[in-house]
Amino acid sequence: MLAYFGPQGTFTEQAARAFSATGDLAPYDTVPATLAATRRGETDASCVPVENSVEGAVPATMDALTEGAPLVAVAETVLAVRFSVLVRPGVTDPKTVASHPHALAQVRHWLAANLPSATAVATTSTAAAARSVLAGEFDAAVSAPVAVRHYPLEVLADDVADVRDAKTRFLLLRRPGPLPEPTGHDRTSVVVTATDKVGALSELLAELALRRINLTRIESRPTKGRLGEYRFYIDLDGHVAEPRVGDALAALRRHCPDTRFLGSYPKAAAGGARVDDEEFVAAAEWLASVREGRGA
Ligand SMILES: O=C(O)C(=O)C[C@]1(C(=O)O)C=C[C@@H](O)C=C1
Repeated sequence: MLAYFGPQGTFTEQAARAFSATGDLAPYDTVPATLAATRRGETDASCVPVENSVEGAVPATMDALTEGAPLVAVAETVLAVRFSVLVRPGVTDPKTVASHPHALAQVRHWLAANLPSATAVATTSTAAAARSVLAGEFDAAVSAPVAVRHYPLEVLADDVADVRDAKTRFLLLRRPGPLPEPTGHDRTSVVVTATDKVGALSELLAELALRRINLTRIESRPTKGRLGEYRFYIDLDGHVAEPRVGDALAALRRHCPDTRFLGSYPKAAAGGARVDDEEFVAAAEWLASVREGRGA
């Protein structure tokens, strides 16, 4: 059973279908509730959104990944994001438009140009907005195009997006267990809390640069403990099974004892810097031979 950030008709449900061979899916209304179901063992895995090309990171996911027992990403997928504006049959001039904050932010200009008198209202997800429109709470929902298959609403506008080719990345997370095999095109995610001292962050980044590891994303979120204390979410190219990536993670762990590993998994699209591991492997073998008295 695969938990996903629902209800039915979210973009996340589409992403979850891409991960599930059996289609055995269970919707949860929030990201923390989705991950909690997997932590409790009620579901084998969770599918949640992690980052959007227009609006950036999904804060609910970042926080939920560090609050509670560890979960580890084993796969990712990327979906193109375009919206439909859904209304109850007969509604032509909506006064309220509901959606997930990330979705509202991605259609801000379209709303200003096409529904200037409508008030935008945040809901927990794009499909929760469609559900609320059906219940008569709001007049229109900015939803995934598939939502209209689940909720008997009408499409007021289709193919809505301020930025063409917007994309959202989703993760498949499980309780810690065997890791996916390295493929040569992997991403590793990790979260660290940098100590409050001069150069702390640059020391961490230097550990990656020294090993020629490509950093693909760094985001910060407050720890919620002390003002000014932040966690850094780091994505990098490579797999923890590769010597230089493993070395770098051990170095991060030396700097930050509360480092949390969030997974090594194949990238949805091939690309990024591919670093040849050969010289790192050769150097490790040379060192082993020196230590064992076989070489110099
Ligand atoms: O509400 C949904 O349909 C979701 O799956 C969430 C979400 C997001 O968190 O960014 C996913 C993709 C879109 O960018 C808008 C909303």
